[in-house]
Parts: sequence; structure tokens; C-alpha cells
Amino acid sequence: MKDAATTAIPAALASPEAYADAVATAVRAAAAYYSDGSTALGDDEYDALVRAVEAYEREHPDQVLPESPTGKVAGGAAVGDVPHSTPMLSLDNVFSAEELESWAAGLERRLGRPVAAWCVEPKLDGLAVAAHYREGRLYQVLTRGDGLAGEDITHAADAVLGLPARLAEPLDVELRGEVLLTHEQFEQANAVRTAHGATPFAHPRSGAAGTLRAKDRPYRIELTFFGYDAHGLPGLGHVELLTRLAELGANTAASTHAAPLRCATLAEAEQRIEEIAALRAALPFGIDGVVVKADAVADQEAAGSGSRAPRWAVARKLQAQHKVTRLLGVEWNVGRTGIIAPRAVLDPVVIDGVTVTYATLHNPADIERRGLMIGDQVFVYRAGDVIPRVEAPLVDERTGAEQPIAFPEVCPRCGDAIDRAEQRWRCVRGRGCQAVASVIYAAGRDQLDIEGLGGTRAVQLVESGLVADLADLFTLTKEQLLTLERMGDTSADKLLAAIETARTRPLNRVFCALGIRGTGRTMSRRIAAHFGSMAAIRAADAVALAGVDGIGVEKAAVIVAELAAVAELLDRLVEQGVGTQVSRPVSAAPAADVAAAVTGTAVIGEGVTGEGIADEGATAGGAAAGPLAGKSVVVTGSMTGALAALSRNEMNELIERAGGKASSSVSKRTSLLVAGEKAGSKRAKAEELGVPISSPEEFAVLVADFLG
Ligand SMILES: NC(=O)c1ccc[n+]([C@@H]2O[C@H](COP(=O)([O-])OP(=O)(O)OC[C@H]3O[C@@H](n4cnc5c(N)ncnc54)[C@H](O)[C@@H]3O)[C@@H](O)[C@H]2O)c1
Ligand SMILES: [Zn+2]
Repeated sequence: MKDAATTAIPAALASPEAYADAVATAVRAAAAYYSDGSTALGDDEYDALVRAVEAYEREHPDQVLPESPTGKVAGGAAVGDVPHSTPMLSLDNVFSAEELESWAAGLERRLGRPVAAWCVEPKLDGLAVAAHYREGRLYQVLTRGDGLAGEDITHAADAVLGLPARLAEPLDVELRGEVLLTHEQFEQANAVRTAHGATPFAHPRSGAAGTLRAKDRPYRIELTFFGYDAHGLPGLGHVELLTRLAELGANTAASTHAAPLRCATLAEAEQRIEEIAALRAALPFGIDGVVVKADAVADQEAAGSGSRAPRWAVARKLQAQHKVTRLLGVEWNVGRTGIIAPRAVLDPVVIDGVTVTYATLHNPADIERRGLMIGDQVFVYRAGDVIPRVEAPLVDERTGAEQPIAFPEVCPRCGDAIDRAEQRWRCVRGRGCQAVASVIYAAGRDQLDIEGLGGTRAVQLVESGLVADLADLFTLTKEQLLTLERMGDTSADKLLAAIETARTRPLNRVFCALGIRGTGRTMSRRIAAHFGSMAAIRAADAVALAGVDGIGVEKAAVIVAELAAVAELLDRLVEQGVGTQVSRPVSAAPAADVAAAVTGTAVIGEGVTGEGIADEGATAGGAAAGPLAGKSVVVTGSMTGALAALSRNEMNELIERAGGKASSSVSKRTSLLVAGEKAGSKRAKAEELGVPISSPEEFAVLVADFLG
């Protein structure tokens, strides 16, 4: 698990002025945060700032400013006028396993004995409320406020799911817990708000805060309650208390995948923290940490509480999933089906350990609803592997220099008209929009290598209606070609011959020609060698694809989806006998000779199904044996001698046919560097690491059998 607050921690505060500045910044941020969430600081930055302030105050106790946020619930920024029965406290934070261990050691020193048991539960990212029941009926709900007194928000209670108006038993109790908007409730809330002409919430927590405090809204927004504390149910350990809350009819985190767990040792607790952190992206609501509590009442009472936080519980913070950054621009990309999708270009920002540069904006209507402008400070959300998204602009932070976002007038790829009938805009050509681009790509040297099929011809073929996709190329007749302008007898014959040659290109080239996202030349070679036939690739699910070296679960899912989108094209290619070759000797000879050489290699027929193919394919792909078996080979510089005519891609294919693995960078694990003329830094690196180096001529001898 990545540790929180590793980014943007301010340097230690060096002077009273720097300290005063930091305090002022934190106070401003907290005021914004607890009112409407419009703070320009991410939680990580805020926490780092407060830690710097704390460190300074430890060194200079005489200089502590009265407005300092340290030691106060809500950093002193929230208020209330209804006193609480007992203070509603905050939680102390730890940011790493080491800090958690030293916190636990401190607690056990204070107790003078080991903690009897721990409870580990999600830290729900909403706001704390106290719900008062008399004879089992809910009569008052309060916010945390400054911890001593809160605001009365009873009016909002009936929109809070999981907070029953009536308990299962007629008790006088006070339930405490978190109110939040689940991801789904957040989306619904913003849909409802924009439908009413209101600005969308910047993120779920500020949405929950705003919703609880608002009165007389013309629409209803549902929220969710998670109970984790109570007054009036004495003598129960924490896990027992949670069970009791559920019995009474309140929702608790026990109803989720990240259920609270009682752990006998701190090691077990740490493991549960990891588990909950790993579940984070999949949970239907936001969490900003994991809470560790001493479970036993005796331990809790003996430890007691400070003015800001209990001593028997601590929050292990996770990195924030919302960050503020600047919207630098908007790009418009045209998808395979002609959908024109806007994408935000961001000032790069690290979210949960990953640098985010682009974020989805869904569709043009979405941009308008959110009222985004270029140059805006925006909230960006990223959870796990999902595509980051822009949630909302920080309107208060505008300087006046922001520019409106320009929407395209015509299709940014083909220049034809845009169909704006749906929320998602689309090029009027639909899939055809991409035809020219994809035909040119497919005909490229590293794909099908069809000579004479460059830009002008591709446009001509598509415009004439003869070719709508790759498969159509293989049904072209001479008569059809002769109808095209500037197409004579000879050029038609030449083009048809080049296409015939392309029909026998090995599977990896044909697969690469499809232009599936996430599968460049290297990945296409691996996929072809792994599956052995187009039919097997087409039948592969995400699990099977994830079995290919270098394809993770996430990428596998993308490839499966893309393959499904071109399934019909794949079938037509197979029907036409395209891509049924597994491998061929690479040759510097002209295309006609290559075609002749192909007949000597393994050919896997179409229509064969099942695992047999994959095995055969692996052998035919040469991965199992050969002079380079088990070796990782890097090529650099320009090739000479027998290898002179090979492109880098062909060199890589050669390496893999000879049993090796082609790689692009030199490391300790590199077995051999093939260094041609003008080899530079890779050669130096190989020398430094003691990696064997061979010349192109020596290498050609080594793999002579595979050269054709
Ligand atoms: N970005 C900003 O500008 C800014 C400004 C102020 C505060 N903040 C954020 O708010 C945090 C401080 O806020 P805080 O004082 O509300 O503390 P906190 O949110 O870090 O922790 C205490 C709160 O956690 C909640 N909580 C959630 N699940 C819980 C559980 N299972 N058991 C017990 N409590 C649970 C309760 O509401 C409790 O009051 C900061 O660490 C920072 O991340 C950010
Ligand atoms: Zn178009």
C-alpha cells in the first residue's frame, strides 16, 4: 500500500512568518472545507500543512497562534449552537505502518498492558452526526460542529437512508455515525441539481455537507448513514456495539465488503488495513482511511480522550482520491464508432501514487452542465484503475483569465459534419470516419506492409465506397480498381499483388494491423505467439488474455472489449484466409520471394478451436526452443550485413522466432545486446552492467537458421 502524504509536504517552516502564513492558509482552507468544500487544497496537502504547523509548534511552544488549527476539532472552522451530550471528537492520524505501530506502542504504554483486541473498519468520508432517540423515536439530529456544539439538521433526517425514524426497540439513545453520499447518490444528486439549474457538487463529501444543511430545496437528495458509536448502550465492546446498532435498525459498515473486523494482534489489524485499502476502489462509497480502535470498553475507558481526539482510536489515512489541479485544455478524440469524446488535459497531478494528466469529461453536455472553463482549478477524482474524471471547477478560485471551452464545429478527424442528436456527439460517418486512418495504419510497414497503399490511395478507396475496413481490401478485384482515377493496368496489378502478399502475413502482423488499443507491435507478437490463431484470440476472455506476458487484468479487459467491437471484421478476415499464417522467415528479399518462403512454415488452419491451437501456436511461434531460448535481447544502432534491411520490428520478430524475448531497454536481466553502428547509451549501459554485446554480423550467425 502506498503511504499517504508523500507528495507536496511543505519544507519545515523556517521562520515565524512562514509559520503564520501556514496557519492562515490552513485556517482559510478549513473554513472553505467545512462550509461548502470549495477549498483549493487537497486533503493530502492540508494534512501535510497541518503537520508542518504542528512540528513548528513543538519546537516553539511560546509562539503558538490562538487561531492555529492544531488540537481543535474541525481545525476550529466549524460551529454549532446545540450542545452535545459529550464532545464529538476527531481522530488522530497516522500515515504509515510504522507510525501505526508506534501509536499502538504508546497506547499500550499508557495502559500498562497489551490492548485486548483491535477493531479495524473503514473511515467513511462524510460527516459525523449525532442522532437522538427518545423511546425509540428519532427527534433530533446534530452535526459535529466544533465538537462541543453542533447544528440542528433534524429537517434532513428523512432523506438519510440507514438512519431509522424508529428503532427496533423503544430506547433512549444517541447514535453517532457518518452521513455520506454513495457514488451513486452523488451522481443522482448532481443530475437532480443540474436539472434544477443549480451548480453540481464538487465532490461527495461537500455534497453531503451541503445537503444536510440545506433547507427548502425544491428537490430531494438521498444520503446514507453508517453508525459507529452510541451513548446509552453501555458495556459493549466496539464490535458488539456495531452488531447492536444493526439490530436496532441502523446501517453500519458491517453491511459492506469492508466490514469492521476484530483482530487479536496488531499484525492482523495491519493485514485488514491492507485488505480494506485494496477494496477501496470497488466500494460504492468513498473512504479516506481505515480506523483502528481498541475494541474493549476497559481499554477505551483506561485510555480516555484528549480535547481533540480519543486516545484509543486512530485513523490510518489513505492517499486522497480527489485532488485539485488546473484544466489546461480539452482534446476531442474520435472513437472507433465515430463518437467524439472530450478529454481534459490537466496540469499533471499525483493521485494515490499515479500521475494523472488526462481525465474524462464524458460528453459536451457534461462540460456545459459543470460550467468548466480552460484555466479553471478543478477537482479531479481517481480511484483504483478507473479512468480519472473531472468533477467540478472551483468557481471561487477564478481569476478572470479563464477561457471558454471551444466545441468542435466539424469532426476533428475527417472534417465531416457532427451528429448532435444524442448527448454523445458522433461523426456522421460513424465507423466510416475511421476507415481511412485505419486502412493507412494497417498497410504500414510494420503491419501488413502493402506497398502502393499510402494516404491518397486509401482516401480514394474509402471515398469510392470500395473499402470500408481492412477486410474489404482482400476482396478487391482488378475491375474495381480500374474504375479509380489515375489507376492504370500496371498499378492495379501491383497493388493486387501487394495485397495478396499481405494475405499471408503472419498472425502477429495481421493482429497489429487491427489497431487494437494497447496492442502495439511487441504486444501483438506476444498475443499471436500465445494464442496461435485468430480464432483463438477471438475466443479469448480477459483471464486468458491476462496470461500473456505484460498484459494486466485492466489491459486485458480493454482488449477484450475492443476485440468484441471488431468481431465481425475478424470473422471476415479469417474467411478470406488473412492472418492464418503463424510465422514466416523474415527475409530482406522482395515480397514475391517471401510469399514463396512462407509455404515452408507451420500453417494453422482456420476454424480449428480449443487449446490445441494455443500449444501449437507457442511452438510455431518459436517461444519454446531456439538459440535464444530464455534470453532477453535488446537491439540498438543500425543493423548491417545480413540484417541490414530489417526494421526494428522485424529484428524483434526474429529474436522471438529464435526463442528469445525482445526488449527495448538494457537492464541487469538483459542477456545480450546486439549493437550496430552508432550505438549510444544502450551500449554504454550494457558495458557498465557487464551485459554481453554482439555485432549484427555475429548475431546473424547465431540466428542463421531463423533468417530465411
Ligand atoms: N482539503 C482541505 O482544505 C481540508 C481542510 C480541512 C480539513 N480537511 C480534511 O479533513 C480532515 C480533518 O477532518 P476531521 O477533523 O473531520 O477529521 P477526520 O475526518 O480526519 O477524522 C475524524 C472523523 O472521521 C469520521 N469517521 C469516519 N469513519 C469513522 C469511523 N469508522 N469511526 C470513527 N470516526 C469515523 C468521523 O466523522 C470523525 O469525526 C483532515 O485530515 C483533512 O484531510 C481538509
Ligand atoms: Zn469523422
